[in-house]
Amino acid sequence: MVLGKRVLQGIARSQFVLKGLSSSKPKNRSQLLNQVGSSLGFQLYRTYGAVPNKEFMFRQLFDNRTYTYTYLLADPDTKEAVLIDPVIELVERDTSLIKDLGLKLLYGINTHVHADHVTGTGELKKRIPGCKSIISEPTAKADIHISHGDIIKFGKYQLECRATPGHTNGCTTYVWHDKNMAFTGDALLIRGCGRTDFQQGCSKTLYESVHGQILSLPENFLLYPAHDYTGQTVTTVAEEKTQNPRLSKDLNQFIKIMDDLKLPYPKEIERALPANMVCGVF
Ligand SMILES: N[C@@H](CCC(=O)N[C@@H](CSS)C(=O)NCC(=O)O)C(=O)O
Repeated sequence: MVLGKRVLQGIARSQFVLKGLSSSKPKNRSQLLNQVGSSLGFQLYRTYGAVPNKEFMFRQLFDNRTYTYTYLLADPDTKEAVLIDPVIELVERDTSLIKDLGLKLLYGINTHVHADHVTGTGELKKRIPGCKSIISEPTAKADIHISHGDIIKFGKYQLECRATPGHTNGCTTYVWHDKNMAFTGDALLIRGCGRTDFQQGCSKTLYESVHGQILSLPENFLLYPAHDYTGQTVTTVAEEKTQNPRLSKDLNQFIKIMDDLKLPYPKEIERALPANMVCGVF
């Protein structure tokens, strides 16, 4: 749905009154969307993955076979880019997009060793000279191993690496503080979370990771998961704190919910795990 300028200005005015914000006039549509979004608790324009933005580039890409999201982030000034959680079957799509946009891909970043699909980082490295694979220490073979607190730089931007184990022991959430965004992998899904019944899964650890490292971010942060099975694209810290049917419960209730999930194993687990242990270079 595209909101008209008048509607947005109306919402903006009412929100300024409601929240006592300054009523400075927005200079352009992006600023207007931002002001409206901020007063609503999130930043609207960021949910439009394809909107050209002079300040930064952001694309949310989807694999409709494994319900996996891949994220392209870039600095339009330097053209430096990173790609989070690429899928091997869609590497052609991703390399074409990177080429079309004139970007220089520095890193193919993995949030964890996926069990349901093979990472695209190995194939990306073959196609894009200089591109390096990243995963957390010591989960799998990669060019660069990151740990909690490390920073990944691209252009004028940087991602903070936060260890969020529990779904797997090496799960990492990447926080883009400048843009109020976090890429949560499978630690936090929209109104859900990663399963904890294999790959060193532990419900208590996951609960502590999500509450300590993700839901402790400011409430307006946008959260982008590695999967969604229900057609949703993004959520916020505020929403998940109150609406997540698993993680809004106390620890004991959460552990019981996770114990009772009884999900079938991912169809591709036998193929995915060995391939992802070497970041897709095999
Ligand atoms: N049916 C899919 C696998 C679905 C699944 O198990 N998803 C994982 C993340 S990928 S390991 C998960 O944690 N799900 C949590 C949930 O509540 O659904 C397939 O066969 O690939």
